[in-house]
Amino acid sequence: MSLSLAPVPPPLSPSAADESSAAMPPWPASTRVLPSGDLSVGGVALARLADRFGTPAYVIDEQEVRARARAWRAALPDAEVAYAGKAFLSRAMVRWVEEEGLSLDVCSAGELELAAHAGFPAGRLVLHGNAKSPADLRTALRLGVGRIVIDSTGEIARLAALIPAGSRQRVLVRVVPGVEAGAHTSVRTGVEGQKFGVPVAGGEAADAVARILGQPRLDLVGLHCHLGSQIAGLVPYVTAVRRLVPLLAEIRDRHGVTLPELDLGGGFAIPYRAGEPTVEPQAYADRVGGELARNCARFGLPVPRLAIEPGRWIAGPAGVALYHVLSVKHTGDRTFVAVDGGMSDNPRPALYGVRYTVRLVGRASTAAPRAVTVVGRHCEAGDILAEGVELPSDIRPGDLLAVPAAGAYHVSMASGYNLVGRPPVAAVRDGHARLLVRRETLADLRSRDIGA
Ligand SMILES: Cc1ncc(COP(=O)(O)O)c(C=O)c1O
Ligand SMILES: N[C@@H](CCCC[NH3+])C(=O)O
Repeated sequence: MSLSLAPVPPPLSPSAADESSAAMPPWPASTRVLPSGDLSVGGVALARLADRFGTPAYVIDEQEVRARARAWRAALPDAEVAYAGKAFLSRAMVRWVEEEGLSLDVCSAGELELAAHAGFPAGRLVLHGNAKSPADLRTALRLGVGRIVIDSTGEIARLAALIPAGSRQRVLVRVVPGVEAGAHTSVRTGVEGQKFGVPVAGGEAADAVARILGQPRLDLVGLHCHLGSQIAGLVPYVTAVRRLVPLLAEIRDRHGVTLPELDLGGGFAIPYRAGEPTVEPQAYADRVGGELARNCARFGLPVPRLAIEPGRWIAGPAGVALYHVLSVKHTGDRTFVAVDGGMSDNPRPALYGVRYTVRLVGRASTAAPRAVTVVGRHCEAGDILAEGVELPSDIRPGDLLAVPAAGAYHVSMASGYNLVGRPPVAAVRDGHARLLVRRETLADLRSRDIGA
């Protein structure tokens, strides 16, 4: 029997004898519809997870993360695939990506320390940041990270000054190819006029390269760009290749240096609702890899080693957020279903207007669907998790709701707003669940305030 996991869930028959295995994006591939009407992920019923860990809570399917990491490695066996830890990081996550052979992109001393604590090989760490603090840089140098990505001309001498005489640090330089891509202006980083990188246009990037090459303690190994996030097509990456290979050729012609690496960043879109587009690793490998080879041949360059940095694509579809309904309010022509989380654990609808799928789990309902607004518990009207989603009209306080595609940029962007405490993260795999990150308690929150 096959039951669809579309955003408007079909009525589930409580008498259904079998589990359905027809998981569809945006749910993890292991998602099953149980006869009770509940869903299971990684072999564990979501209602059991809510009982055990409380709500709001985040569930991450370990096998989904691993499978998604492997998909990029299989499509690009010769490339460096660095998981962008900003999407979601925990010590278990660090171990999973390490075991799958990925590198790790980090952007603070905190992320560096977490990775080191989890035993991640320093040589596979890449440090990013438009404003790296002295502590970030010192931590990176102390750990011996593989690459530091220089983001601005001013950073060159600052970094070089921290490197002991006789040592060299491998670096890339982040350049801006002038490619507009990404789902929202806040995450479009491939264009001029935003804070990241050094523009190719106008020769700024070429000047930065010349300065780096003039620093004996810096070993420039390549160019980096990151175009933006939630990019649904391949054309922006192809355009970036067409703009960066000529820069590689210019560097060779001007300085006699052939840079061996080209990092094209991440940004690969995932579906948040059924039917939304994504990027397929093999299609990326064929199209972007092919473009790189052709452009290098045109300029007589050896093909540099490609690096990519997927974050959302690996973690996002592996995560499910769980909430209990606290109140249902009918007012005017709207129904507000308020849950026990909100913009403090998922700021994305408020920040970027992202639209999510929400599903009743834990019980079956044959009530007709009704369009509702799922809101959080925070003190502002913009604290909306999902607008215009259909839930059964008998939805009531105490019901359990699940939101898929919640694995990236939820927990990592969670805030302390209203002191509700950040949610826990539990991993599921093969019918077992384990806590990865515990809930932030009132005692945690109180202890930060020293009462002065
Ligand atoms: C430098 C860099 N690399 C990789 C990523 C990962 O992006 P995404 O999670 O969209 O793949 C980001 C964030 O957008 C980034 O800033
Ligand atoms: N935080 C953003 C993406 C930015 C990615 C980081 N460079 C999101 O939630 O979609």
